[in-house]
Amino acid sequence: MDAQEQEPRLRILRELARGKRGQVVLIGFLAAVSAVATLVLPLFVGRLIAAIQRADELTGWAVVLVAAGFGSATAGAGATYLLSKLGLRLIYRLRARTMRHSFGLRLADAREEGSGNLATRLTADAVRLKTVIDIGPIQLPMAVFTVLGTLVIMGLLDWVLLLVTVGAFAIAVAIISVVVVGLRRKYVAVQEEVGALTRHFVAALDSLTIIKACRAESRVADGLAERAERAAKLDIAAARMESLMVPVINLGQQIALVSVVVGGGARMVGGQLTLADFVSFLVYLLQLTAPLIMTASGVGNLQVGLMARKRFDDLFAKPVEYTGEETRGETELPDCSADTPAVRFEAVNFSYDERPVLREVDLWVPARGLTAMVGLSGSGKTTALGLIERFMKPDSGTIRVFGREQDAWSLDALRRQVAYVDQEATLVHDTVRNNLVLGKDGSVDEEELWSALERVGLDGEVSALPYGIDTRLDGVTELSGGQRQRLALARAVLADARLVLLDEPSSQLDSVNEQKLREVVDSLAADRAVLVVAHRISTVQHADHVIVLDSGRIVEQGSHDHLLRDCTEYAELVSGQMLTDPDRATV
Ligand SMILES: Nc1ncnc2c1ncn2[C@@H]1O[C@H](COP(=O)(O)OP(=O)(O)OP(=O)(O)O)[C@@H](O)[C@H]1O
Repeated sequence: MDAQEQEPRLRILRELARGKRGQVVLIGFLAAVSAVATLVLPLFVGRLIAAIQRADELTGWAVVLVAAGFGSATAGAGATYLLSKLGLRLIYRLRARTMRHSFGLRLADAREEGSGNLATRLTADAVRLKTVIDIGPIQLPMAVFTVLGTLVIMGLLDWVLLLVTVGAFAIAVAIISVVVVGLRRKYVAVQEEVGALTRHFVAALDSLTIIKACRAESRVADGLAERAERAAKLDIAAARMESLMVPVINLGQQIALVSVVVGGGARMVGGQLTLADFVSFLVYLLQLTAPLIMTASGVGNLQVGLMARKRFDDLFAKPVEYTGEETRGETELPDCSADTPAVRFEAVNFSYDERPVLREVDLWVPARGLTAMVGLSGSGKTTALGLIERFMKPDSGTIRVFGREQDAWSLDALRRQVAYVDQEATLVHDTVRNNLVLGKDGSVDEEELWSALERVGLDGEVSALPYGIDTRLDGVTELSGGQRQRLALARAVLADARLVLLDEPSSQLDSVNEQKLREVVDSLAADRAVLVVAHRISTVQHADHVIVLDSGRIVEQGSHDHLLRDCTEYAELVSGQMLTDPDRATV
């Protein structure tokens, strides 16, 4: 049977035992010793009473009693510790796998899941799962074993009193069964509500700057507080039900105790029960409550934990990009002629959630030189770059990169050949150095790093940072928008890829730095393909090839002069509002 198809409880056990079978056997042994010692203890109490009645020597029984009590406690503690250790190892493995899997997800799946929701797997879900591990394999089975064992011994001591006890507890158990089922529903609702709350909270924190600028802190916090209140109401309803458990069991025990004392007293007077057995029976009755409570609450907690486990499984069921067929494919650049375009789209259609964004797109990007892609906002330029990177796949049509169909490439090799600077010039929370070498596999020498920084005019500013190139960009020290763009460009320079994709790389640059960017782009374009989404006429004028997109369709492509002459839409774009001359204005 496939691991995914296994019953979750069994799978957790299998995962716990992985590589540690010896420890699992030891845990089972210690738990069994502890349970058996707990079970026989009241019998020894009875024997001690009988010895007292006979005025026998008591030392032997006292030693046996202490040994049983000590053995039960020590074996129980040992089993709990070892199990906890295994559980924490399993949680570590799950956390590591969750993070690896999250990074491997397709972009669309990762966005759909949401960073808050993914992070919850590492926190709340992991904690709930730890509860399953703590109680599932040992505490709960041992509690059930202790309850059953106690009932059997009670029956052997006096079956009439056992019937009295079971009768007294029956109503309590019936109430608790209803409570457990109700609790499960409440716990599911709480988990969903808390998951949604975390997702919204993390998303709001990502927009903190703008929330503050709009003075919307209270409004956003109020909206989130409403969600938190909904979660709290569900939690309170669950707590109300949960709070019934202990009193109901205690009530059952008290009724049983009174009945057993009355009934037992009568049976002792009638000579059907000895004092020793009566005392043993009472001790067993008192000892019944703890495992009963453990069983009742354990079943509820187990269900919550198993639901958390399911959330991990749901995540792991989502495909990652780099497995199976994704890792297969060609890894080397194809042997193609200089005329083979770096990128070729043929009748490409693409939709987001059934909403068409690119329609029958045919375009090419020459293998060398600067290609500009222009079009009004929302016309699909960024989407086209994403398709080249294979962040998504087209609904239909063919995309070739350096003459090879995209699917024939190994994903790793394809992305190695493509350097990408996104619209936001995203940097990772790490040092400037690690941001620069993010796309490099081997080590990069210092000189190369500084030369890349110098090319984008960032060397002086990086030197001035508190720890120079080793300064962490972590929210405490941050770069300006223009500096971020130049750092992202330096990363692309270092990547040494055959195709460079730049999504509006100059939107935040001043004219001096824009000139520098143009020089860098020109030098890159001298021996490779550079595709730039441009909003400035200066970039487009300069380009060897221009692609005009309008509402997801290619209007025309060719040289700037050719388009200006023959393409009305392009001429309108140039003379109109979309493209602006930096000498006159910036975008
Ligand atoms: N992740 C996404 N999910 C759903 N729809 C999206 C997503 N990204 C973009 N879109 C939609 O696809 C269309 C094209 O967006 P795209 O970002 O490709 O346009 P663009 O030409 O790059 O725009 P701009 O110049 O403003 O950056 C838009 O209508 C946008 O709303």
